[in-house]
Amino acid sequence: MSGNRRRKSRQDTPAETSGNDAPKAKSLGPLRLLADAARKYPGVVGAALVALIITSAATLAIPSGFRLIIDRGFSGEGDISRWFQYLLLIVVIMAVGTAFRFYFVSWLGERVVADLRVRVNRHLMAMPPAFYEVNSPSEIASRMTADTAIIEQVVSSTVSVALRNLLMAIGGTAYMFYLAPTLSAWLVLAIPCVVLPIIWFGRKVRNLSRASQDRIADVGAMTSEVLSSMQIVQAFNQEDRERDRFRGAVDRSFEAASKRIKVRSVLTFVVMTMIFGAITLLLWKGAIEVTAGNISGGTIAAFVITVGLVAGAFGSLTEVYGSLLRAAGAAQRMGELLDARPTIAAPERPQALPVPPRGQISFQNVTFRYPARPERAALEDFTLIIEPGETVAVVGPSGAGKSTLFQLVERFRDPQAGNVRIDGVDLTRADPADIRDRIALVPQESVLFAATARYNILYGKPEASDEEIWEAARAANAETFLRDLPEGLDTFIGEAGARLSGGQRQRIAIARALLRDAPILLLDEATSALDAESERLVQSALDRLMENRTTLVIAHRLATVRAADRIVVMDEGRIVETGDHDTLSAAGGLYARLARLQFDDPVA
Ligand SMILES: Nc1ncnc2c1ncn2[C@@H]1O[C@H](COP(=O)(O)OP(=O)(O)OP(=O)(O)O)[C@@H](O)[C@H]1O
Repeated sequence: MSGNRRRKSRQDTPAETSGNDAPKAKSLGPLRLLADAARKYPGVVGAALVALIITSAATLAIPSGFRLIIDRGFSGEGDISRWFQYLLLIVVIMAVGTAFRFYFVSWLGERVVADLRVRVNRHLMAMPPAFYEVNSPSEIASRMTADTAIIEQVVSSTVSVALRNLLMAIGGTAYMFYLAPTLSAWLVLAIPCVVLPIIWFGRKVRNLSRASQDRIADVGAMTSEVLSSMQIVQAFNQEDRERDRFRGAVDRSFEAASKRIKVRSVLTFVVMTMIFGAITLLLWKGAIEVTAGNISGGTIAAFVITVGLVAGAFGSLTEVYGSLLRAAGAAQRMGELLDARPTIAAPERPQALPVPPRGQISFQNVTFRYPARPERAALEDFTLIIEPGETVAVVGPSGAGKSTLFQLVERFRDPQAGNVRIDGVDLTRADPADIRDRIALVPQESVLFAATARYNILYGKPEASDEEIWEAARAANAETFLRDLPEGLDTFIGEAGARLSGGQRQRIAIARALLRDAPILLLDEATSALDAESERLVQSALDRLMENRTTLVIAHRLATVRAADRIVVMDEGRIVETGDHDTLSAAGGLYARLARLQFDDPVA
């Protein structure tokens, strides 16, 4: 089918959504999707939060441990080992808490991603083929793997790092003010003076690094361009010119690099002066307070350690923000998949198809254009009624609209004008699942899954017994080779059935359709040549499949058109001729020409 060809060509350009290159979202809003998913596990979320709070509290208790050791332990008051025992206890609590936090948070990350994958997949199953023309399967696959991996990483680690640091920053700041309010106030006032110049210079360095990388890339591009056009360079005696051009590019890249190095040196100076200067000033001020007897030595030690912890916490908060935005981007893309609504769905109160089924198909003045090619009608004012039990062979040049007929009968798409009916019921009024229950589809390329033969045949009727499977296999001339397989029906047939021959794959597809036992058969005959024996087996299996069914067949074999009750010749979305093989061949029109080419028919 032409649809398949289009899909393949798109798969050649895989989507590049991976790791650090994944686009970021503008805000953290899309992460709500993950919060909603996590809410299903309140116990685990609660346990993770408790572990998180305990570890943050334990970490913050460490400075207090030092304070006690210095103030009480070193002062000779009582037993110093008591304070070390206290510190050890804190360490153990912190370690146990961290292990639990890791377990619960990672579990949650894996669970949320697993649920998300299942949810997206369930949603994708409801999407009509048109959706997959806009969203290429390879891109969706990348969203299901790369994007979910980013989300998983974030939920299971970044979020917990962010929360822990947030708690530490808040708790640590409060503790700092508790320990030494005046010093803390000084510190808070000093922070902008330290941080702002660092941010300013940091940004400048980043921009200059980017510029320098661009210049290096120019050099690389020029090298490969010139070297691959060497014959032209030499044929036109332009070596000197190219040499100069290259030297220019290298000079520019050096200039960009030296600018970056200069600013970077200044940045180093600023960072060191600011940070160590601030620390020294702080210690100085602290020492004055200690000497004045306003605060103890232990307090000043605890204060400095806490400042370190708080600074570290703020530092990593700015780092994780980028990862969170990246995860939000991934969540947004998953959300887009989940938000897509199927254009083909059952109406609120679907009309039931009559029971027992008769198998009549009718196209009434159908006009259909593919959304991707609105300027060209794939079917135009197309009218055809296929009576129950009738076999109609559709013949026509490539692009005539033959496969489109199948798309409409399966209700993979709805026509823009006219209607398609099965047993008198307009398909847009019926439930697509009901419609498809009445149809067996045998596509041109046998679509088989990487599973066992049994799995593939059961696709036609999942609840079928072994007896029914073998009966279908027998009628499809597949019994003998299936019994010869090492594990019979339970043999793994390889990726897309690769461990079977072309004819065997076709017969499995036929067995599947036979098992379905539907009143309507849509058959797109395979064009690939089989050897005579295989061809005979497939043909007789198909004959059995067509028996007592309404069959619409896109015909590629002489035997099929000869056996058909009616041949419909299509061109550019319209019917141009109808009749049987002999009359149409004699008429000398499009059919006669196609028959000569396609069916290799000496009579025509
Ligand atoms: N998914 C699609 N999106 C856009 N245009 C499409 C799509 N599928 C088919 N077409 C176009 O619609 C027209 C009818 O296509 P259709 O596949 O029905 O032809 P066909 O007779 O089955 O051809 P072939 O024998 O080559 O499979 C063609 O012009 C084709 O290019």
